Amino acid sequence: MEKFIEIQKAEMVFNTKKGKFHALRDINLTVAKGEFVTLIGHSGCGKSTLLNLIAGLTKPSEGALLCANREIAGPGPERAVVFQNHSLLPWLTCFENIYLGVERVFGSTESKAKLKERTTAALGLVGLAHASGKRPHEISGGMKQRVGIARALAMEPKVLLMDEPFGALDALTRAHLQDELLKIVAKTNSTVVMVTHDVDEAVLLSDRIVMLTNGPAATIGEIVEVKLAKPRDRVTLAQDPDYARYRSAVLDFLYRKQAHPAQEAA
Ligand SMILES: Nc1ncnc2c1ncn2[C@@H]1O[C@H](COP(=O)(O)OP(=O)(O)OP(=O)(O)O)[C@@H](O)[C@H]1O
Repeated sequence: MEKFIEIQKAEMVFNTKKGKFHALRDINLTVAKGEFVTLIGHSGCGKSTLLNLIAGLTKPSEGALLCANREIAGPGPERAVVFQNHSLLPWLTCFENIYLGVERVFGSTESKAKLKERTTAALGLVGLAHASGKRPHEISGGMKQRVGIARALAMEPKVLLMDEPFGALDALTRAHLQDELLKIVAKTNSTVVMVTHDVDEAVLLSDRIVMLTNGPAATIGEIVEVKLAKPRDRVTLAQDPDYARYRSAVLDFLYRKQAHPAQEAA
C-alpha cells in the first residue's frame, strides 16, 4: 500500500491565557492511498486538532506531517476539508459555491467550459443537479452538507478531510449521506480522514478506526482494522457477527478503557 499521509511523533501544545496546554502527544500514524480512516474519542480529546494538523490549518509544536512525501506546510487544494457546518457562502447558488472551489484549483489551466463541466459533474455525484440554482437558505441541512462534499470532491483532492460532516443531521439523512459517501469514495478511490463521535458510522465507513485516549496529552490508544467486505450494506451488516465484534471493540475502548471523567463521576 502506498503511504499517503505520514504523521511522525507529532505533538501539539497550545499557548493559552492560563499557560501551555498539551493537547496531543506522540501521534504516529500512516494513512495509505485510498484508505478511509476515522478518528474517534471523547469530546475534547483532540480529534479536530489532529485533523487541522493534517489540513495544515495549524502546525505541530513538534514532529512532522507529510502528504505524498512532502511536508504539510499549510492548507492546500490536495487536502480538501468538509466541516460540520457546511460553510457555504450564503449569497452564492449551489453551483457557484462549488464553482468557486473548482476555479481556485483549476482556473489557471482550464477553460471556463471545463470548469463548469467539473462543477456540474460534482453536483451530479451527490445527486443535486436539480438544486444547482438554489441558494443555501433554500435547501435542507442534508443538501447543504452534500454541496460541501461536492465542493470538496470537485477540487479532486488527494485527501478528503471531514470533521463530523454529518454531526448536525437527523438520523435518516445521516444514514443516507453515509451510504452516498461510501459509493462516492468507492467510485473516486478517495483517501479520507474523518472525525466522528458515532461508533456505527465509524465501523460502517472505515478501513481503520483510530481511537484517541482522553486528553490532555491525548495520543492514539488503539487502532481497529475493519475487515468487512465492500461494498457494505447497513441492513445486512446489522446481522453480521463481525460487525458486532468491531462495534464492541470500539465501545469497549471508549466506555471501559477510556471512560470519560464525566461518566466516572456520574
Ligand atoms: N486554539 C486552541 N487554543 C487552546 N486550546 C485549544 C485550541 N484548540 C483546541 N484546544 C484544546 O485542545 C483540546 C482538544 O480540542 P479538539 O477540538 O481537538 O477536541 P475534539 O476531540 O475535536 O473535541 P469535540 O469532539 O468536542 O469536537 C481541548 O481541550 C481544547 O480545549
